[in-house]
Amino acid sequence: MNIPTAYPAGLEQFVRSLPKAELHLHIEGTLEPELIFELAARNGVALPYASVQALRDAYQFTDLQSFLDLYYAGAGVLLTERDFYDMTMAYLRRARSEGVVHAEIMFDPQTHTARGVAIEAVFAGIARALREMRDTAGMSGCLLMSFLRHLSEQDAVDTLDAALPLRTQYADVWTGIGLDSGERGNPPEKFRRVYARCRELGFRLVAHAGEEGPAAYVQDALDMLHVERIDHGVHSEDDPALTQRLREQRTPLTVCPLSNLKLCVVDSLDKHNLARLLRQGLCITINSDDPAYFGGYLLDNYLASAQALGLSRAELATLAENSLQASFLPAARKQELVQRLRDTVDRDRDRDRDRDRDRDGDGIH
Ligand code: HPA
Ligand SMILES: [Zn+2]
Repeated sequence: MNIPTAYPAGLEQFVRSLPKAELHLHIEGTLEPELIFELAARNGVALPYASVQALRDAYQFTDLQSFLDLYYAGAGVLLTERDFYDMTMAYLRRARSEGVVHAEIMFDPQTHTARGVAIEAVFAGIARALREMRDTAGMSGCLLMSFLRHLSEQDAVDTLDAALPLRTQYADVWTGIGLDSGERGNPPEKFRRVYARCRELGFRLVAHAGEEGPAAYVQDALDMLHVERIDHGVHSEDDPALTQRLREQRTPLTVCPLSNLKLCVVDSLDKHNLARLLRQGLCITINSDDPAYFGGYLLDNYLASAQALGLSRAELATLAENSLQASFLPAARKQELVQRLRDTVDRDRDRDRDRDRDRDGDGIH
């Protein structure tokens, strides 16, 4: 597997300059090995790795489950409100430097409450970072509380019940509900009732589907869970009728190319179907999933895809615009960001035209 590390400077600058939303990001998946070691030392947690490098070297995955085993172990260093704040701030700063103007962040409370961490500490630390970035840097963000699908529906119901008393306190950031963890054998149907309740409560709904699981899980997530976006969804293409439905309904797919590569969902990036689906008119977005584990943040995901799949600047701009349109932002802010994106693309085109004219002019003299 080769993830390119250097890209044409002009292309990198162009993608960085595009206002983008990140819609598929697990905050626990942003824990860099350095921070895992720092938090382990701070909290007196023993790690089964001798060094940061030894931990990083262990990031060789064969499928989703082989990753999840390490990912849940890594999250074991998170104990206090401050830990969740530090992790979230580190991600937001990095994302902002790459031109992310809005981040919709998934988090897995069950991973933490099962270890005795209070759900209040999880919400408080992540929300403090989101609010600070909003108030000091104008970067918006929201939370998608995600249920672990390898656990029972009752466990999800209990988690929802534990979180609901916090809803008013976090009304400015807690927007929606997600479903993640091992997909195979844990179909959307298993969570039908808890999703129905979340829908009645007015939460925005997303779910992972069609990452390792079949196209039927994507269809069931739409029909049984009534989700508005599909996380991953790359296996939707196996069902032409479903693909057509996604195109007609403009259902966003939050695709994560480097994740798919690292978890062997695709053999190589040039075989990824995101460009084909985009060119068919589906609402494809690019996201980083668990960037600390998969070898790249959002910018790397755009650039590696551009390089492997020959995405044009216009297509990269469409991907960025899709991310804004598919976000859960209020209409006015969405419109403002889309306009900023279009202005950026226009300026880039004008600069190119001027450069070409200057060059042609030079040729004449
Ligand atoms: N798939 C399912 N669950 C996850 C993932 C993923 O890619 N990342 C973190 N939890
Ligand atoms: Zn994911």
